[in-house]
Amino acid sequence: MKPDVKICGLSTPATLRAALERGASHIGFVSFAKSPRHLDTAPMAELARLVAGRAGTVIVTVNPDDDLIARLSEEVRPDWLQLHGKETPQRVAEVKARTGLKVMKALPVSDARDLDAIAAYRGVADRILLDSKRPKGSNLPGGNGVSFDWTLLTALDPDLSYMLSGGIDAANVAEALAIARPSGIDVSSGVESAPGVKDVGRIHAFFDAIERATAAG
Ligand SMILES: O=C(O)c1ccccc1N[C@@H]1O[C@H](COP(=O)(O)O)[C@@H](O)[C@H]1O
Repeated sequence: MKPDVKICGLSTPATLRAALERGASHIGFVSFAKSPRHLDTAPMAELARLVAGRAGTVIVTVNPDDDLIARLSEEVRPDWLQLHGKETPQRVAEVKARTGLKVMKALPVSDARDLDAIAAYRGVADRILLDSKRPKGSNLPGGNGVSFDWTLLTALDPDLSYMLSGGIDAANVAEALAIARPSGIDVSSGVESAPGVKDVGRIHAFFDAIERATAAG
């Protein structure tokens, strides 16, 4: 089955159009000042208008306070908020109730014990996103282009619908899909030519690789 594909950290109309034309299910924009992909709300809202119902619009945030959540919700009108910090299940529920938006909760994984955290968020978050842990020296909790051991995920309940992220690109996405069998794939660095610079050619190569992998069964 074809996985959902989220292209994250877009910041130009040309790369956004390429992702939409190739059938991205989710388009991610980053609201985190330390990120090279950060967008202020005005340019984010302008790009979000181009998505116009063709995909789900996701805003990636890290431990956002209520003011930021209100501003992003009102000015950008996304479909989803991606919480990529240390938000508790209670906070996820509160954000959903305050905004009426769907919430994707990112959980960091490096070993099997990290998967225990999923239980507390299941049924609270609309979707779980499994990402690598922040590497030493990075000040970003995501978007580091680093993968983790996907074989850990073979132990998960097959009914868990989750997105896989972390260091996925055109060269390894077939392997990630074959091993982990996630219902969605999320990519940021893997379709960039430099940190924060999305590349139309790499976006096409990424979708080509997914099409080859899923056509092969
Ligand atoms: O992309 C960022 O800069 C970012 C900043 C803060 C939190 C999350 C961020 N990105 C998310 O990280 C993962 C994996 O990215 P990559 O493919 O390894 O570069 C993805 O979910 C992005 O949404």
